[in-house]
Amino acid sequence: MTILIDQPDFGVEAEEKKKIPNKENELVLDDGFVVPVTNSFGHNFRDYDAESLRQGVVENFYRVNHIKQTFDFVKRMREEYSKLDKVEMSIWECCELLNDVHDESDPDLDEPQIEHLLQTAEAIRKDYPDEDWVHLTALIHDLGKVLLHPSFGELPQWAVVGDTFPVGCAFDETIVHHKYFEENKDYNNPAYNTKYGAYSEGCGLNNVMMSWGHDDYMYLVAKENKTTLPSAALFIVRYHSFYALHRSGGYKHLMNEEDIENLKWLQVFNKYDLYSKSKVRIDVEKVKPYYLSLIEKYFPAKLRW
Ligand SMILES: O[C@H]1[C@H](O)[C@@H](O)[C@H](O)[C@@H](O)[C@H]1O
Ligand SMILES: [Fe+2]
Ligand SMILES: [Fe+2]
Repeated sequence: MTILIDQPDFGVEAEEKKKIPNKENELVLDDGFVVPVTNSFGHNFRDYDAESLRQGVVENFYRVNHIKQTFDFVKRMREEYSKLDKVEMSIWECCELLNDVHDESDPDLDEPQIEHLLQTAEAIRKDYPDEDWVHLTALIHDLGKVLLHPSFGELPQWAVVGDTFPVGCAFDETIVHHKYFEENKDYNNPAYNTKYGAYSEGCGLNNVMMSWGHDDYMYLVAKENKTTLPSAALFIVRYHSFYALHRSGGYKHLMNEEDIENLKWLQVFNKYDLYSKSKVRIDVEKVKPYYLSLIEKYFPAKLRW
């Protein structure tokens, strides 16, 4: 049974903002979601060149990530982690575990990860109150970051977080800090460095290997544990970090009909994932019963990870 709770309250400030849509620093999209122009550090969102201490950490992260994510590496990781033999736990236990991990790739967030999950879920619930599946999708979308945890082999940051991209074909120019791919061993490999590389026109993203990280891992966990979430939910989880596709429009030539349909929901979701990152805290205890009821509806009590 789904437990009903009040609509999220983002405080008087957010309500005030909604009434003055054209205030200088914000942009209102058609579903009423208020997009802040600056993040909690006073920079634009996803500004990878802003001068700051954090920028150095983020750039170094992408340098290593772009050098080490190769076709062979991804293949090995998929094989290893699709065994799902690391841990047995519930979705909520995983949310709590995530509080111990830190994401070095994100220029917009330094709050605990559970805050980000709930901020995203509560923001999307406000605008899409009847789509309970998308509330839960938001809650779980970053759970794959547990790969950073000691019980999962404590993978390095470059193998878990950050934007993702296909391996096995040319790296699109719009990928952040693209220049570091020059040192990736696939960069000069003629089998992997052309527009199609190992793939073909319209082959479908399901047949494309993405750089290894929290997206593909959480997709595997959800699918193999037989979630009843719809295919759009799995698509969101799997490709939410694929900015070169959902933001820049690259790699369209690899998509099939189903991908094109699912991309619409991913684009809706992305606004909430990105722009809900803020210092406004969610009262975990208050919303927990609602999310537990959704977990019960769409997942088994314990999952294999
Ligand atoms: O730094 C962030 C973060 O790691 C997110 O979880 C991921 O989805 C984004 O694509 C990335 O830019
Ligand atoms: Fe993510
Ligand atoms: Fe996220």
